[in-house]
Amino acid sequence: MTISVIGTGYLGAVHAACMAHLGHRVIAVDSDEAKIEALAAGKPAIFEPGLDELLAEVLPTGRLTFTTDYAQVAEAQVHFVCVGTPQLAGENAADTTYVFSAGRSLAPYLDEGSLVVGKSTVPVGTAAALKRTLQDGAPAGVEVRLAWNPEFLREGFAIEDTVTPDRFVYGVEGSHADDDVALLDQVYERPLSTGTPRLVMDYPTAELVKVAANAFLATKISFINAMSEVCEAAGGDVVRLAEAIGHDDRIGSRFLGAGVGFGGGCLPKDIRAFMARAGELGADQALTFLREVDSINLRRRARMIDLAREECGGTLAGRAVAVLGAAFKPNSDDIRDSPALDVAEMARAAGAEVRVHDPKALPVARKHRADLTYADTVEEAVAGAHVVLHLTEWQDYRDLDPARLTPLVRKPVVIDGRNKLDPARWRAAGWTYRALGRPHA
Ligand SMILES: NC(=O)c1ccc[n+]([C@@H]2O[C@H](COP(=O)([O-])OP(=O)(O)OC[C@H]3O[C@@H](n4cnc5c(N)ncnc54)[C@H](O)[C@@H]3O)[C@@H](O)[C@H]2O)c1
Ligand SMILES: O=c1ccn([C@@H]2O[C@H](COP(=O)(O)OP(=O)(O)O[C@H]3O[C@H](CO)[C@@H](O)[C@H](O)[C@H]3O)[C@@H](O)[C@H]2O)c(=O)[nH]1
Repeated sequence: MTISVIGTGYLGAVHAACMAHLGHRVIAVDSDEAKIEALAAGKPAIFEPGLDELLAEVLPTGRLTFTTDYAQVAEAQVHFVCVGTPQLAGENAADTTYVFSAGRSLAPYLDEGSLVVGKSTVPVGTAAALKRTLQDGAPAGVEVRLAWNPEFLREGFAIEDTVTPDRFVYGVEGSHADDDVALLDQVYERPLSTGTPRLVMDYPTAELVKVAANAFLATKISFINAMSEVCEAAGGDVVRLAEAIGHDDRIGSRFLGAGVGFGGGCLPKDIRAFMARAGELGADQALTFLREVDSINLRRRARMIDLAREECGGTLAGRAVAVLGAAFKPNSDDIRDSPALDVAEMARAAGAEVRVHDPKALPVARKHRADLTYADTVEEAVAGAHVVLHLTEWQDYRDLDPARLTPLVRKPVVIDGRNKLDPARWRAAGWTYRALGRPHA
């Protein structure tokens, strides 16, 4: 089948490459010329494990092409909308303007057989509004068909999650609903053949499934971080607590990683947009708990600074602080709402000289956060440091030999903001090891 993918960021670039890998002919469109040129050359501007290799596999087949010219999507039957829905500046709500501008650009190229499929994460009600926009711009006589098929991929595992997702969700409505389901089934024939669950529902439910899933994940992380605060007050150990409650199948051990909390281009902005939309719908009371989820999350970042200050004799002014991590999570170079960079910024604002290292995110951080100072190696970052903050749990940092770093720092103090370093190992090498939610030995 010939499909188009509109928007080639963290979601769209992977979706386009994976659809070509599944055997489809894919026309990928983005308004950002530099992004399109880089992808067409097989050199994506983002780091996502396996993406370079996947592009190297599919580009030579000719099944995947990149363009900024919407006219080229005319030959596609299914059009996936994957454009961004960032948080509006100064507000909680999502900015959906990219979704509607993509819709207006796409509409003239639709015909009777085509299906538009929304994948972006949107406030409930957007699908119905987008359908009206598409209908307004479609050629005369064409009845627009739209399905909502939210995406659940995790960065760092984006290819695996696209090709073998936990489930498919199809939101369909209107007289063509059955045909739309059948068409999506054809697109996803291979993953469906392995028994992947596929759930069919109306537009609002499909839109809500996505934000509900992210709200649940964010709540689970903030729950364990709330326990972390109580452990700090009571002298408990949140890592042992999480391990113990996680053995209960009803709770489960995943997403109980206590630390500096969630960031990225999804969970923070999605819970805020969900609250804003619920408010517009008169259901704001239902989601007031998400305000707490957000606050608990942000408090953990401030707590890192408190611990750093404690270890630096009560002030960060003039202290050298090494920050290990810039990406919001390991195996990604995404720095959107990164807890690591937020903490780095707070330390700098408190007067510290901060040097940030990351195995993969330095190019993007240097470009978008030029206000911070970066180090190309861990050694350079920690040289002369009064305190080392571990903020993104890259395997490289877990594998560090602390004894090798000891002679480089001014004071061997590490604060583990992810609870992923081995305390015994660091302490054995003469380091003071502190962590969020764990007793200070
Ligand atoms: N990143 C993820 O892991 C992930 C996972 C699931 C869902 N989502 C959702 O998917 C959407 C995209 O997220 P992302 O992380 O890929 O964002 P992104 O910012 O990386 O990419 C968005 C892309 O859309 C392009 N774009 C904007 N307007 C356009 C237009 N009118 N025509 C063509 N291209 C246009 C931008 O140039 C950009 O390349 C968001 O709604 C997000 O919440 C993201
Ligand atoms: O136990 C945990 C697990 C995660 N995190 C943090 O939470 C954030 C988000 O992590 P993760 O959910 O793995 O990354 P994303 O790639 O942002 O994926 C989320 O957001 C996507 C965009 O909506 C969804 O598609 C995914 O299903 C959803 O997991 C990161 O900062 C992690 O460090 C924790 O602090 N503790």
